[in-house]
Amino acid sequence: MAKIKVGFGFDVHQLREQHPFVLGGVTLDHHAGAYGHSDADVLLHAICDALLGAANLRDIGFHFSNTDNRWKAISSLVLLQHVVELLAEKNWQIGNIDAMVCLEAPKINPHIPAMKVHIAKAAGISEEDISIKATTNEQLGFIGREEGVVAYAVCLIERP
Ligand SMILES: Nc1ccn([C@@H]2O[C@H](COP(=O)(O)O)[C@@H](O)[C@H]2O)c(=O)n1
Ligand SMILES: C[C@@]1(CO)OP(=O)(O)OP(=O)(O)OC[C@H]1O
Repeated sequence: MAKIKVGFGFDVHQLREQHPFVLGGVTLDHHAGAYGHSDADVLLHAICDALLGAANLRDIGFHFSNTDNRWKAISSLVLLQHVVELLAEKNWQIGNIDAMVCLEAPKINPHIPAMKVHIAKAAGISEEDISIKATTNEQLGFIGREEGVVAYAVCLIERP
């Protein structure tokens, strides 16, 4: 019988004026963007942590230290590819991913199909197995003040 496991991931990044905003592998046209050591793709980081958690393989910072120049400004799609390889070494395949982005602006709904294409390609899975949703924070707190962006993800992995 196939073995299945679930995983959960969370990430948060600051939003800074005039900084590129990469989300789900897509560069959004916005006056501010997420700041971090990598491209600060909060959605991909939450997905990576969900996958690593499901496989009991620690977390994204354990594998990709934010003091290591190899990961400076790197596309998080590359980090996702590495994570999928780590899971494959343990014979894990991805079942599905469900993610939630908490962001006051801009609206990301128009970009979700493109995000799915990028994530599916990097993870080697079907777009049908990737769900991305979004909510504002109703102008409350640091998300509501557009100071930061948050993402949550859950995933299922399976081993034949
Ligand atoms: N950054 C965002 C936030 C929300 N959406 C979409 O808008 C819907 C309404 O959001 P509320 O927070 O006002 O409930 C939400 O369900 C998303 O479909 C978005 O695209 N981008
Ligand atoms: C991805 C890494 C590595 O470049 O850097 P950041 O972009 O700062 O992202 P974070 O979500 O803080 O987690 C892990 C980091 O080690």
